[in-house]
Amino acid sequence: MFTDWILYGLVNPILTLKFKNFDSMPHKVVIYHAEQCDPKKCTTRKLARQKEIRMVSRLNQIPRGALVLDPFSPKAVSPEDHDLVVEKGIVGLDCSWKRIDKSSAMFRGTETHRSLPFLVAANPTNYGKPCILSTAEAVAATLYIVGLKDNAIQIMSHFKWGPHFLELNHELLEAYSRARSSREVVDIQNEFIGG
Ligand SMILES: C[S@@+](CC[C@H](N)C(=O)[O-])C[C@H]1O[C@@H](n2cnc3c(N)ncnc32)[C@H](O)[C@@H]1O
Repeated sequence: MFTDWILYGLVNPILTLKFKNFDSMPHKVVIYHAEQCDPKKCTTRKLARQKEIRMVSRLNQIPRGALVLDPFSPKAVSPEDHDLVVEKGIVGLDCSWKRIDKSSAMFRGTETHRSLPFLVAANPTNYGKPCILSTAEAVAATLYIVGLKDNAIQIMSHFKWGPHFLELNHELLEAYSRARSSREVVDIQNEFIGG
C-alpha cells in the first residue's frame, strides 16, 4: 500500500507533464473552417491532423463564450483573457483574407471577440505583413499573450517557419504578455508603431 503511494507520487507527475499539452489543447481551440483556402497551405488543416485543434464546419459546433479571434474587433487580446481562454477556449475562423469581412460578420456582437495587436506574419504566404496572420500564428500569439507560452511554442513547432514567428515578434509578445489590460496592450502597440 505504502509502496503504491510512493509509485503513484512518482509516476503521476510524469504522466501529468507528458499529457499536459495534449489534454489541454484539442478541445480548447476550435477553428471554424470555411473551405476557402488552398488545402496544401492551410495551417488549420495541419493543426487538426496533429490533433492540436478541433476543426469544425458548422456554426452550431462553435463553443459559446470562447475568445473569438476577429481582426475587426475593437478590443485587443490581453493577459486579462487568461481565464477566458483556459475555461472557454479559443475560436478562430479559417477563411480567405479576401472574404474576411463578410465571413467574420457572423461573429459580430460577440462580447468575447478580440483582435491581435501589431505582430508580423512569418508564414510563407504573407511573410513580413503586419496583422495578416495565419490561423496558427493567431492562435499561438493569443496563447503567448495570455501566458500559455508552452502551448504557443507547441502550436508553432508544427511549422518550419513557426519558431521564427515567435522569434520575430519576441519583444512585442513579451511586452504584450506583461500588460495589465487590453488598453495597455494597445498603448504598447502604439508606442512601438509610433516610435
Ligand atoms: C483569414 S484566416 C486565413 C487562414 C489561412 N488560410 C491559414 O491557412 O492560416 C486567419 C484567421 O486567423 C485569425 N487572425 C489572423 N490575424 C488576426 C488578427 N490580427 N487579429 C485577430 N485574429 C486574427 C482570424 O480568426 C482569421 O480569420
